[in-house]
Amino acid sequence: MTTTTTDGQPATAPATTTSFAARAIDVVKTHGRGEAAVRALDGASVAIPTGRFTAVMGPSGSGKSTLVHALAGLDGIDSGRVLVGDTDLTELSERERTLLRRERLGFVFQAFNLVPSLTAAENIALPLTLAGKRPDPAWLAELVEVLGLGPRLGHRPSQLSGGQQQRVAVGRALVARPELVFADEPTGNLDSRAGAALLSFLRDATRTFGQTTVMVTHDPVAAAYADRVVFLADGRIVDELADPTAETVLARLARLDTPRIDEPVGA
Ligand SMILES: Nc1ncnc2c1ncn2[C@@H]1O[C@H](COP(=O)(O)OP(=O)(O)OP(=O)(O)O)[C@@H](O)[C@H]1O
Repeated sequence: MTTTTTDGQPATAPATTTSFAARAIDVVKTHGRGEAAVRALDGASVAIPTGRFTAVMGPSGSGKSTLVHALAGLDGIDSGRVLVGDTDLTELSERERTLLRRERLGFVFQAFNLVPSLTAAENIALPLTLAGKRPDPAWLAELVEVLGLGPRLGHRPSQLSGGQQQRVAVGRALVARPELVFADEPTGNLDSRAGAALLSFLRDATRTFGQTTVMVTHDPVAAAYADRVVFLADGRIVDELADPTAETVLARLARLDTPRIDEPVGA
């Protein structure tokens, strides 16, 4: 019998774990110690479906960045499990996590983090250069074309606008064809037009290339580019929304002030 879903999401009991690019299961993460300790994640569970664009929202301090850092293996966790594909990050050493990030994940941050002395082309190719590999020329050409960076490839970051720099950062995140791209407030330093162009690209990368993307954002308009939004409050996923619009996202955010639902998503 076929498992049916009402909204195109994977059913809650998937046949295999590989339909999820990443999963957090009952994750607890505390920052600091003693009296200063903050329980940033308090039993957070979330499943990131492969080939979809997921936005993570929630009030300031709700644990969004901590969740993404945990999913990406940038930070260890106190308890629970984090899986990238079928790999349990909690079973890996620090070095193995670093390798996994390099080989399987891509990152776009609010601060573009480009290397000032390298050209746009060199910045895009950097993850592969560091791994001693060369970019696939056809894929690189397609990326540069879609990102509209052709005429700027020889420029250094200081010679590029903020929007162009962020597009270089997106090219760098995608050049190695990672399983999963994490974007933390990627439009935070862009004007609304450059931000919209970047979000359209991230959405199109999902639809055209089957890229899996997880984006943290405060902005309901940005979240509306995603296929699905998950909402964090007090270190837990408390709600989710498929096929969001800015209006439905705003309405859900307003509801976060009401008693929480406490249903883990997809775990
Ligand atoms: N390195 C740290 N040391 C101590 N506390 C931290 C640290 N990082 C985060 N926190 C605390 O953990 C909680 C969750 O932080 P986190 O940055 O994950 O939230 P967020 O939802 O991403 O917030 P924002 O929307 O403001 O960026 C907050 O209370 C924050 O103050």
